[in-house]
Amino acid sequence: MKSFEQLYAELADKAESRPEGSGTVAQLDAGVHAIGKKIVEEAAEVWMAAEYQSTTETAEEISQLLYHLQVLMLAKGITLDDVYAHL
Ligand SMILES: N=c1c2ncn([C@@H]3O[C@H](COP(=O)(O)OP(=O)(O)OP(=O)(O)O)[C@@H](O)[C@H]3O)c2ncn1[C@@H]1O[C@H](COP(=O)(O)O)[C@@H](O)[C@H]1O
Repeated sequence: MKSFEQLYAELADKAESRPEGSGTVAQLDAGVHAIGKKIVEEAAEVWMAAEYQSTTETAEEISQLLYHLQVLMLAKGITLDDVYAHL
């Protein structure tokens, strides 16, 4: 299990080191438009899961949405503190 902060640190490291086979690197290379579409898709899956699927399935969809939001943050150079400042 990993925290939001740990995932961000892992993804930031991958963005820097660009390891072979990383889906995160592929997403970053695809660009903000593609990442944004993924966020919208995952958000819809969260909504549908919340309405029609189990709590566990909904939690899984939420984790995927959080992942794609972090990829967008990295693509835009947005840090965790940049976001936390608004919470
Ligand atoms: N937490 C995630 C994570 N959540 C979601 N995803 C991606 O989001 C996709 C969501 O899947 P869907 O169910 O929507 O299926 P899909 O639409 O068929 O997916 P794709 O066609 O887009 O691959 C997954 O296929 C993954 O590509 C994630 N990819 C990576 N991570 C974590 O990010 C870290 C770095 O991963 P890599 O960069 O791949 O090494 C690792 O710790 C991973 O566990």
